[in-house]
Amino acid sequence: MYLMRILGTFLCFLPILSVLLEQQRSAWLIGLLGLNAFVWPTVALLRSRRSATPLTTEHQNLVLDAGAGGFWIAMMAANPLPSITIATILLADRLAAGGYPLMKKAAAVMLVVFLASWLTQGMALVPWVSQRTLYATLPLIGIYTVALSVLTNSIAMRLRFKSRELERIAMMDPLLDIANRRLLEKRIDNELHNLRQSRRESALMFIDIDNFKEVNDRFGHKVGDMLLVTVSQILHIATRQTDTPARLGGDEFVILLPDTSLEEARVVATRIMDAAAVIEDVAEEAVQCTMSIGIASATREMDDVTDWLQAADNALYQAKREGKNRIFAH
Ligand SMILES: Nc1nc2c(ncn2[C@@H]2O[C@H](COP(=O)(O)OP(=O)(O)OP(=O)(O)O)[C@@H](O)[C@H]2O)c(=O)[nH]1
Repeated sequence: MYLMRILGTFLCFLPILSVLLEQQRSAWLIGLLGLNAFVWPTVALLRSRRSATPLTTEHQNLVLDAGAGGFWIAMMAANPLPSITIATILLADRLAAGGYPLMKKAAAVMLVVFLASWLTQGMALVPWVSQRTLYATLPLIGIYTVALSVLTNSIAMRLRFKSRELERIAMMDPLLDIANRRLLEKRIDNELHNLRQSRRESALMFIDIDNFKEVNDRFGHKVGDMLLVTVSQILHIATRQTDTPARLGGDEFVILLPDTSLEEARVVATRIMDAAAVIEDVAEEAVQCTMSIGIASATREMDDVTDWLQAADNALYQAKREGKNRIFAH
């Protein structure tokens, strides 16, 4: 904001000075213009920095800028080219910085200050523009407009980045670098929709760590968390880019495997169990890990996400019932 104010007041200084000199205005008025152009930006910066509410103070500064604009338009006897350029730029700038409420406030203050100054100055009107004033206004039109567009674009880019980041956070598990139920259900829904239009085969894999409660009870919650992190890393390594490994909650994980038959999914499940079986220690504790896995292919009868998840959960239940540390696929 500081640089934009310095640039703005300097670029406004040129056409206003040109008109004041043409109209042979007093030295004190030209001195006041110098103060507005070269001292005010620093005063405004210090006001915001020292304020307990810097944003409110900066909005006040922007309204004061608009008031100053109204004053200088009156002092130029409403010389049309610099007056309209300054008023337009001030209002567009306030709109970019604080939306319509700030622009309306700035417009009202600019108008009131203009009318008060103009009336006390005898309502002077100079409707013609000299060539010097025209050239002195051109940098304001060209340079400031481009600078304002650059600033607006960089704010828009930062907002886009932040909103993408928030979207990503909303779809990820807070503990593990893995999708959460929300993202998983979205992807399953999408996959079911695609499967209705093709003859492909896709699988859903439900994974539950065996006796995970024991790990927590014996080694503590921190070690339990570390085991969950290790398992989620195994799921990432054992799957393809197109698969979606996700955590449903607790020690339950689900992987969506598009374009995968039951047999192919069984190979992936075996790979995951083999990787888990070689875990010997977690956070320097002798932790062993086995898991039960249920796999279900999508069928034409499945109406929605719940149906497919339920089928995979039933398969997992079967694996647990048969004695854990095994795969059940149907
Ligand atoms: N460390 C840790 N533990 C969790 C977290 N979320 C849930 N748990 C615990 O995970 C355990 C889940 O246990 P269950 O799945 O019910 O039972 P289990 O011991 O795995 O037994 P089986 O599933 O029958 O093999 C519970 O003790 C929960 O308190 C977590 O984020 N971190």
